[in-house]
Amino acid sequence: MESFVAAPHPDLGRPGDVCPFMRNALRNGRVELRQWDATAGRVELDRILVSVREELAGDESAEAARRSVVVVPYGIPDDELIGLVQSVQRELKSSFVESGLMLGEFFPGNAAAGLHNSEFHPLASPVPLLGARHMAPTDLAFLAASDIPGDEALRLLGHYRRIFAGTLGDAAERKLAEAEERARAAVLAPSEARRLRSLADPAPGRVLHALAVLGVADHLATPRSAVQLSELVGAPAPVLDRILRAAATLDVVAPGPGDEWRLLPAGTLLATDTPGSLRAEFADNDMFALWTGFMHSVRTGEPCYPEVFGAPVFERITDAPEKLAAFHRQMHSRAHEMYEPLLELPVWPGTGLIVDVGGGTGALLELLLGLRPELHAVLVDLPEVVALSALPEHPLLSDRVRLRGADMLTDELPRGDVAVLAAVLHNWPDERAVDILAACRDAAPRLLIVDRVLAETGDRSGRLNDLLMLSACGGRERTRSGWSELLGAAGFRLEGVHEMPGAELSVLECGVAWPGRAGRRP
Ligand SMILES: C[S@@+](CC[C@H](N)C(=O)[O-])C[C@H]1O[C@@H](n2cnc3c(N)ncnc32)[C@H](O)[C@@H]1O
Repeated sequence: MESFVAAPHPDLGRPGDVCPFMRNALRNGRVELRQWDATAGRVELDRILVSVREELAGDESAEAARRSVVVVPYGIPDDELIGLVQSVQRELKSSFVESGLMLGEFFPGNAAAGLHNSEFHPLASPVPLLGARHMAPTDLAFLAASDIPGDEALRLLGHYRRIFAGTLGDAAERKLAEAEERARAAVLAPSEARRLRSLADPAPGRVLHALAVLGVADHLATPRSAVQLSELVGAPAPVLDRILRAAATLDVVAPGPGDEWRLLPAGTLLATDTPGSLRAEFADNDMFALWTGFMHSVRTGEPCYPEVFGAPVFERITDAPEKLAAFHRQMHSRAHEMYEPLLELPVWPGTGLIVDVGGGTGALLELLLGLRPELHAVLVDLPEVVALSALPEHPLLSDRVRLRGADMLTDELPRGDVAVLAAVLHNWPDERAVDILAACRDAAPRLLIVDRVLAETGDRSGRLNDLLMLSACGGRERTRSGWSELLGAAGFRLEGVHEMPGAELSVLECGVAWPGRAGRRP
């Protein structure tokens, strides 16, 4: 005790004795030794320590802070004693701290690092023993040690805070608050790690992709076993079985009866002929491949689509008839969900000629003209796209719609009363968007934009779609002020933003801001 604990040490890393309290305690005869015959069993050791705890905690004398009790076990080999000392200290430490005490475990080879020098090992004593004493404010460092799990550290620090309430200086209060913060973060870490991993997990999407590619939902119109499905979809039954079991956790299929599998309501959306089918969308691998190039967009601000696929998006799909048809089938089937609620808004004209620019195959016009029998329209899109429109054959609408194949970036647009840009401008960076708007301004005195108005903060789906637009085509989602600025640059004024509860998109009503031909602000 005198030669090590109550003496300075060259490796300690600070001046003073290894234990700042011990010299005084020894001098005043306040170090009490208790022996414990380990052959008497662990229960006896617990009893000794509980009585040490109660005795020290109950000592409210002025001398209490200088008392130490050292419990020295003996009677069994050292390595067994060390195991005992460690486990008893682990189990009782918290109750000692709760009582305002510290309980330390000392033994040969204890590698616990000193506070001021990690090479110094203050708990490495020549024989195994346990030491108990009153807690001092400087013990914070031991309670906040990085190897203590967060929840335990929070408990210990809570006791410390209660015991020294109102007695700590500013610096100590700050250190305590920092330690609590670290412990809270450590408690949060595992659940946050789980949450982040699930956000980064591509597996659920890949399971749906596999089901869509294989056409599993089509074959589950009646329940089938993995073996029966295997022959129909061309994948080994054992793998199918695993995929179906994973898909069951996504609530698209369910097992039974027997070894058969059946579709759940969500799973029917993966079947080809379900209205609003998602099969083609999920079978397409482009979206997945696109995100592999995301870092190119992050580093350059440019779309990664041409890097990943070799050409800009509209060029590539326009050159591939199958892709073009699939894209527009998808746009068409999404139109109901995206546009139908917005058609109740009082912004749509009831008469006159509407020019739907970048109108695809005419999904919006079909809905709009269906509701307004006096309205006429021109559908403008790339020639290959308007060629896919079924509107000219529509039994009720064909005589009210004209088609115009044109490039909205370079060609003059047909004139009308109201121009419409639906889900178009978010595909383009500001410069090109201004060109498109300028062309619309030359075509009609009023403009309705159907697009997303991004919230300034939050708006997870909007923010993620913003990055999809960047990656796919260099486009962006815009906030209300972003829209005002863009429109202003093309000679329009934003006159109103019309929203429908629950709708992802809004209708922006725009009027001409300055007379004369459109273009950049004069
Ligand atoms: C996201 S889609 C929207 C289609 C339609 N407005 C809708 O909401 O269903 C974008 C449209 O812009 C068209 N587009 C792209 N580049 C174009 C261009 N240079 N000239 C005309 N249309 C173009 C595409 O062919 C496509 O139909």
